[in-house]
Amino acid sequence: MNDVTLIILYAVIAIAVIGSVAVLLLRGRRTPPGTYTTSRDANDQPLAGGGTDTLEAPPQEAPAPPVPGTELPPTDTEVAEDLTGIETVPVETPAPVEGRLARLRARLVKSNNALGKGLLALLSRDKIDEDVWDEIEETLLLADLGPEPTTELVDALRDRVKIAGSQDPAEVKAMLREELIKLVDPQMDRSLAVDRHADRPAIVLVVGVNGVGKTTTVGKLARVLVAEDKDVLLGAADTFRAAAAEQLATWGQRVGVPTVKSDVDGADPASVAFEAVKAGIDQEVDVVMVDTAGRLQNKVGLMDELGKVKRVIEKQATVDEVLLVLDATTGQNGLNQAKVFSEVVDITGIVLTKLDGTAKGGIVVAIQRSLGVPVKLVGLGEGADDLAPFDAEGFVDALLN
Ligand SMILES: Nc1nc2c(ncn2[C@@H]2O[C@H](COP(=O)(O)OP(=O)(O)OP(=O)(O)O)[C@@H](O)[C@H]2O)c(=O)[nH]1
Repeated sequence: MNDVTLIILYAVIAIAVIGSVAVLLLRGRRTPPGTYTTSRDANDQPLAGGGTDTLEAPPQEAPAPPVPGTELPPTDTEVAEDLTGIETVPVETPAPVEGRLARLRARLVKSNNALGKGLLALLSRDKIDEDVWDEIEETLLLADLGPEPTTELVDALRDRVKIAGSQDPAEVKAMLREELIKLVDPQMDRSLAVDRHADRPAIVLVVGVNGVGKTTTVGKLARVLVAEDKDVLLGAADTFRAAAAEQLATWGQRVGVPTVKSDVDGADPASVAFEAVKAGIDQEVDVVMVDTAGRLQNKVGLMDELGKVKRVIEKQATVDEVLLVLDATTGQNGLNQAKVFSEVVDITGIVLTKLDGTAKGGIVVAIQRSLGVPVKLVGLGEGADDLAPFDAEGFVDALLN
């Protein structure tokens, strides 16, 4: 190979590399987060022991146009904006939200097999006598459906089976399906209030005790919103454990979402919330999601902390959605937590996690009944995209098939 050939070869490689980088830059998020400061509102409380840290994005530059012929085929991962200005992290493309419940259905079927199959087996007996109805009732109670809905369901089914005078399994299954759907209540509005207002982002406050999967849920929900092409910013107001903020920031980074956090253990959660909302307004993002601490032993402490976080946010914006995260495996305990939280803040939706790990799918109905608030999302696994919008029919079908 002579010198001229070598030079041409190097030039071709250089063009290809520049072109690839340019293409990747152009494929970035719709509105890349810019740099924001940590300046605080004059009315805000002083920080307890430390300042609020933010992840910063580098100044925005227009990416170079791609070199024709160098476009890359679509891939699952993309190169991120450099959030810290130092390192480059790969940005993942979250799985589409559409059809997620159906996709994750196998998890529900696996854990709640006993409920669906048990009910269908009982209803398919040659003769449905008192003993069978008792067993049906017991099955429903064991699935945490709660006494009142259980009675309602059994009474309704008894009537229908009697009137139909038929015990054809397909017919009985159809009746059971309809009655279960009624209990889960398809009329409830399960949409998330995540649409940006004209001049400010939608604000989502996420509450719940620690260990229920709260931080994980905020991370997964950020992915859901990114998959819906929203610009998101996270606020790590769970300042009790510094690692929780790091964990949240990592979730954010994975999908190119910045996180406002404090580097000080036990910093004032309200300050972090304030900074996050401020950054969200400055950045003109669509949604600011604020994670809070639930590590509080009594209702007064919880009320003080959540009340303050909410008040501070409301200096700049409105809280559009308050999501309570509950662990489906905790049964009655979850119901008690739900009641305490609902007395402290106006819960607008429930996120029920770990539904893949419990045979007690009936908890969905029990919680909705006791709070009068819809289950909006369900966690069905530990994977990053194992969070699905909830819908009554999809859920019941998963239980019965
Ligand atoms: N199987 C399963 N595991 C889940 C689900 N959601 C969360 N988890 C797991 O639950 C564990 C606790 O999750 P975290 O998000 O750290 O809990 P947290 O409530 O934020 O706890 P703190 O950060 O300590 O307040 C983690 O191992 C998660 O992977 C789910 O839907 N299914």
